[in-house]
Amino acid sequence: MTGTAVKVSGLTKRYGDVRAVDGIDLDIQSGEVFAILGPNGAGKSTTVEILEGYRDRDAGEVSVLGVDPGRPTRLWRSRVGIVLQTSNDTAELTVRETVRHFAGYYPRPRDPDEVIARVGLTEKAGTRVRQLSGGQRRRVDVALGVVGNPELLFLDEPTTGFDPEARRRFWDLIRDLADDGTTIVLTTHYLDEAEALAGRVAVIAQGRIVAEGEPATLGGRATAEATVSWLDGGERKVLRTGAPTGAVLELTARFGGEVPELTVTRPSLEDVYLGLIGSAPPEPRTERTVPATVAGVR
Ligand SMILES: Nc1ncnc2c1ncn2[C@@H]1O[C@H](COP(=O)(O)OP(=O)(O)OP(=O)(O)O)[C@@H](O)[C@H]1O
Repeated sequence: MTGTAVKVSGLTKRYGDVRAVDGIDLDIQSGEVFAILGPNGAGKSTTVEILEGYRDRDAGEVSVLGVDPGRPTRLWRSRVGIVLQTSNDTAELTVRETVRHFAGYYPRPRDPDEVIARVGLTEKAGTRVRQLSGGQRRRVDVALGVVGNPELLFLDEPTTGFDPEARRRFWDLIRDLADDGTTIVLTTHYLDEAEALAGRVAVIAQGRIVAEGEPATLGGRATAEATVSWLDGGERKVLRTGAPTGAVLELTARFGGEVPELTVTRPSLEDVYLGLIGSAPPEPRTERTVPATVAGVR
């Protein structure tokens, strides 16, 4: 698939005096995995709910799969999959009954049992939803979002409450869906999740986009100063430099080979993110910072 899946310009939403969404522009291509990051209250859910057609807007142009979500059609709804933050309300049905029931709403659903397997709930397929754990219920939510075989899938904090294995399994599912050409828009508080899944991310703070780009290069991350750290006579040394390769070569020559406990790191996505939303990135956990050249600490 090619073309634009989501196009937003000047999107604005107020709740009384609160500008929840304050002039957002977005351009999401078909087949992209796009993550929306931001602190609590930044406006992520409001934005996504407007795109899903579940919340009206005050101003701005919005097109989702070529349709204004403010005037949703039944056919359009069947092309869009949604995993909301809140859990479903079919708690008395079993997992299999629930997924089959929802599959019945769509013209071209996926096989319910396959979907249940993909979210790792085969062993719980005959269990009532109300008897599931919180993380298992969340997996049912994900199953319901994908069972309609959507062209575009919205996931609002999809893995909250997942254990690490379930999260990895979910990531695999999202990658498979993306490989099939599904466009995916997800909000998340987990930066590792955004980094693992998304081709592009937008960081929202106070209703505005403060940065947008690939996770690897967001906020100048790829070209930011590197931190070179090593052990010297039992003491941890740290050097911040824009030329880490030269520093490592110098250290290698000095130690005559292997540099003890050498690490070279650039700012993590979390460091960049915290900087963007206005919190200082955490200082590296080191005992001492040394001047600008390796030679300077000889
Ligand atoms: N129904 C509502 N009525 C009034 N204010 C609201 C309503 N929904 C959201 N808000 C306010 O709008 C702002 C944006 O909220 P929103 O839920 O979009 O943020 P979010 O980025 O999704 O946050 P979180 O990460 O906590 O889910 C917040 O200040 C919130 O208090």
